[in-house]
Amino acid sequence: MKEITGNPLFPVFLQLNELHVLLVGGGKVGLEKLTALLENSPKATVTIVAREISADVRHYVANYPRIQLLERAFEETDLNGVDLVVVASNNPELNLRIRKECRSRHLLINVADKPDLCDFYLGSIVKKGNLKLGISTNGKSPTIAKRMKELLNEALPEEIDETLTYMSQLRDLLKGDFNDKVKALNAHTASLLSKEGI
Ligand SMILES: C[C@@]1(CC(=O)O)C2=NC(=C\c3[nH]c(c(CCC(=O)O)c3CC(=O)O)Cc3[nH]c(c(CC(=O)O)c3CCC(=O)O)/C=C3\N/C(=C\2)[C@@H](CCC(=O)O)[C@]3(C)CC(=O)O)/[C@H]1CCC(=O)O
Ligand SMILES: NC(=O)c1ccc[n+]([C@@H]2O[C@H](COP(=O)([O-])OP(=O)(O)OC[C@H]3O[C@@H](n4cnc5c(N)ncnc54)[C@H](O)[C@@H]3O)[C@@H](O)[C@H]2O)c1
Repeated sequence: MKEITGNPLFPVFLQLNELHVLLVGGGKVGLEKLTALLENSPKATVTIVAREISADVRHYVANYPRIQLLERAFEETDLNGVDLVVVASNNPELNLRIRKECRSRHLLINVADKPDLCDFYLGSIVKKGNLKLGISTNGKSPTIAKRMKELLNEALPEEIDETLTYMSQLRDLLKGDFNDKVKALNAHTASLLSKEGI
């Protein structure tokens, strides 16, 4: 087997608007994870279970249509019918218990700030219209991930979204078979790598 060096995490972009997320914990970290989920996928269905749900969380979810708040202790049945689990509780035993139950159900789980308990990490996200870049440092430094996001946000021109829209229209207009289209699209974008850029 090839030796693994660098970052072995496999990046995917989830259709979260079509999925049901369970978030356990409604404090400061819970709000951070909730914000990350909903700023990317505002129509995601999220059930939040927490003994105490903070006023900030209540205030934040008021703008989102598909959020259910359950102010009580976590119950195993909360995992029924959900697709993805994010845990942001302040109870290490609870975190471990949910982690184990998710494994036995083959449900993917993120336990905030606890890499050993995560099947997936959240990343820093750069957004320019339809363009989205996910950044991971393999958990080495979320702070650097955040700084990289700021750097790329500055560096990428706003017009990149217009270019994407234009390319999408161009693809629909092109005639010929798949290979011809790929050739034409590549020829059209070759100049993007030149000094003049986009
Ligand atoms: C990217 C981002 C996404 C998000 O959360 O939405 C994210 N953390 C962010 C910020 C951030 N988190 C922390 C700080 C304080 C400074 C510091 O410690 O560095 C800051 C910086 C800040 O807030 O300024 C604390 C922290 N985080 C983790 C640990 C545990 C450890 O490192 O062992 C500790 C120490 C806890 C302690 O000491 O007790 C672990 C994880 N944090 C991850 C993601 C995953 C790895 C991502 C990657 O591969 O890079 C991973 C593994 C799991 C996960 O949580 O998913 C988000 C940036 C959002 C943005 O772009 O603005
Ligand atoms: N706040 C930070 O900046 C920070 C930084 C790094 C790590 N952490 C860690 O992240 C975790 C969460 O931090 P926080 O600041 O959001 O804590 P918090 O106390 O604000 O929130 C914890 C949430 O977990 C809920 N909870 C506890 N037991 C529960 C149960 N049995 N069922 C359902 N919900 C339950 C609480 O009701 C609350 O909503 C802690 O373990 C903390 O050590 C926090």
